[in-house]
Amino acid sequence: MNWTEIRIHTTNEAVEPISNVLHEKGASGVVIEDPVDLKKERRPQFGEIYDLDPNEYPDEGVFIKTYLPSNKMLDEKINEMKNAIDYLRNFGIDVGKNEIELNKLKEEDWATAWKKYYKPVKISEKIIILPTWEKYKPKADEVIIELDPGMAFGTGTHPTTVLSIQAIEQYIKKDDKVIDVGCGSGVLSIAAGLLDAKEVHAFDLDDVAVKSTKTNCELNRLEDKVKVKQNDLLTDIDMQADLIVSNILAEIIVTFVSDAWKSLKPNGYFITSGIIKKKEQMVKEELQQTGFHIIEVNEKEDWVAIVAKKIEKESGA
Ligand SMILES: C[S@@+](CC[C@H](N)C(=O)[O-])C[C@H]1O[C@@H](n2cnc3c(N)ncnc32)[C@H](O)[C@@H]1O
Repeated sequence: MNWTEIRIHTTNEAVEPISNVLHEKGASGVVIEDPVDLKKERRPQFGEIYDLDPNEYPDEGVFIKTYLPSNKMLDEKINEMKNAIDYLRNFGIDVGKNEIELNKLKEEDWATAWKKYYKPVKISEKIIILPTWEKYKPKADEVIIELDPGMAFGTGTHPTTVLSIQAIEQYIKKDDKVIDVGCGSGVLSIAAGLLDAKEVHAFDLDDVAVKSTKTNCELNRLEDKVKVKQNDLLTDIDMQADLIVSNILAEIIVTFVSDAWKSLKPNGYFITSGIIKKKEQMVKEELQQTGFHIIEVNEKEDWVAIVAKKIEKESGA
């Protein structure tokens, strides 16, 4: 089968919402070409050195690429994608030029185009993300997450995911009960499971994400620990967790802060990520109004992750 590469020129802010749109419209994964990657220091011990061609990167903004089969549905799908991306402007998301370029690929070029981007990457003190086709011998204390990034949102290396995993690693305690809202590929649930959570509940609205999380949990031998369910945020979820993590857009986070409060045990942590810098204040205010204490705010590129704690007032105090 031949494939068409769809390249969208957009902004950093729009990477996540557009990735979600592409995913909803049937793309099996996305590649992000951000010029920041050209300047990044690479660490040879993790096999991260690979050839990045500056000609493939925009001078400003970001390219998002995805691949679709070249068949009679293609034009219709591309139109749907373009309209859905334009529609994001109604939510105040700057999608930039939203210019779409097409490039026809043969099957064999497609397979290489896809895999050349994914190498083992160390993303926190302990966690290494390893694409399923790569080999890597972990050192003592290193924890490996195996991921097939072709299957659902995320390769695990997007700044918002990295910030989430770093915060999980810092705040999780052995035998914690964890909830992951918007699990995508399941990478955060897997991180929590491998970092010794007792049980993890992973929710996503998208059934492809639910399937993908299940598959990736099996790949990491965590199917008994991670329970995956299709669910709208925390609607009708009746449980109390030690830690809730959610890597979703700021606009969505603010809609379920009070549900997160209800679903946390006293002294539990709520880790929110997927927040573009200019929306940090909006999320912080909602967290504080609900009663959360902001413990830490971490930044990577244009993104922030907030760690908040449920510290309940002593009764009678
Ligand atoms: C940015 S991705 C994060 C994926 C993964 N947790 C990570 O960190 O790489 C956000 C995920 O939230 C899911 N999502 C969006 N709206 C949702 C909702 N209302 N309820 C549950 N999941 C939702 C999307 O389907 C997507 O998989």
